[in-house]
Amino acid sequence: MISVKVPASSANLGAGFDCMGVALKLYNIIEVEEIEKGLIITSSPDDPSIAKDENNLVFRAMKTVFDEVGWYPRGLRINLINEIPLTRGLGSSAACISGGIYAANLLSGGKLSEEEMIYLAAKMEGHPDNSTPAMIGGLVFAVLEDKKVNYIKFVVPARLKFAVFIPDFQLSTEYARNILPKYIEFKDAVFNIGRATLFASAITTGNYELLPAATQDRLHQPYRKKLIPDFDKIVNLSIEAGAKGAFLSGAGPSIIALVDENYEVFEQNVKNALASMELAANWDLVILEADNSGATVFSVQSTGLKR
Ligand SMILES: Nc1ncnc2c1ncn2[C@@H]1O[C@H](COP(=O)(O)OP(=O)(O)O)[C@@H](O)[C@H]1O
Ligand SMILES: N[C@@H](CCOP(=O)(O)O)C(=O)O
Repeated sequence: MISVKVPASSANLGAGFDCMGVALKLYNIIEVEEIEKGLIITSSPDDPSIAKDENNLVFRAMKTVFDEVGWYPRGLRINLINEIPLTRGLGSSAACISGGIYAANLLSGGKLSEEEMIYLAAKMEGHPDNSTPAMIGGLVFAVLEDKKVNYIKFVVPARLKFAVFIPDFQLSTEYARNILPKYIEFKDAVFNIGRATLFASAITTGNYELLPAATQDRLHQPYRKKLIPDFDKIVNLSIEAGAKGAFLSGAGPSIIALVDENYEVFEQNVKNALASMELAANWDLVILEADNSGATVFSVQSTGLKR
């Protein structure tokens, strides 16, 4: 049995649509082992959207590796332990894809390089901003090319915290992508280029005072916030409590606020505000640090199967 731990991820980070994302210390565990025959998939906690057959996302990711290297297990047991809430904009799908590819590569003899695994994952997900930080950790600036992902990984200091507001409803990434406009105004494109560039510079040089300006967006949040009634309230209360910017996590509906020192004070003030605005029943708040490791294997036990 091979056990892999893979982090959640928050993509876009405001202006960096489809090209910026950060891994977070919230994990799924993927356990895989070769068996004599068949496909056995178990999951806890379970969810109606988690397929237990060859449509399962982790299995489909693993099969891309087996197809790539030309090796197939006789049978496969997959056990999923899911801490990452599904369909909340925290990269649950990317965790399955990157974690499944990472686990399949270990099971099939480690023939793929990290670069090859990063590309396979981004190609399957369709964009690199969740799958790449899920694979290698850190805050990643990434572009999916024809045959590779061009990326830079930035190791995030523990002083920067991510306040994650998780609502009690789901919003599928596919739906939240389909509602985006096919064309935008030139001035809005220029707006986002500037903020994404400023974000990259501010986060890597520690100039966090620039982050509120650098996390503004005109490409996706104006359209997606219509699906999240409390979006402006949560963003505004976060900024008033001292956050260095607040924005949609990936395609949503979770919202993330960046917090520097004194995050305990921030957390208490925000929890009081959520309660006074009668939002606490529908929104959970968790303060996370960035994960800088990505997918990692934390146990390998022999199955005793003889080839
Ligand atoms: N732990 C999991 N195991 C199997 N499939 C999963 C898991 N998490 C997510 N998925 C699949 O991914 C879909 C959610 O993907 P998506 O809408 O992109 O949400 P997210 O914002 O969490 O990535 C689910 O409907 C399910 O099909
Ligand atoms: N860039 C993507 C990110 C999707 O992230 P997820 O965690 O919601 O799957 C987008 O904004 O569509």
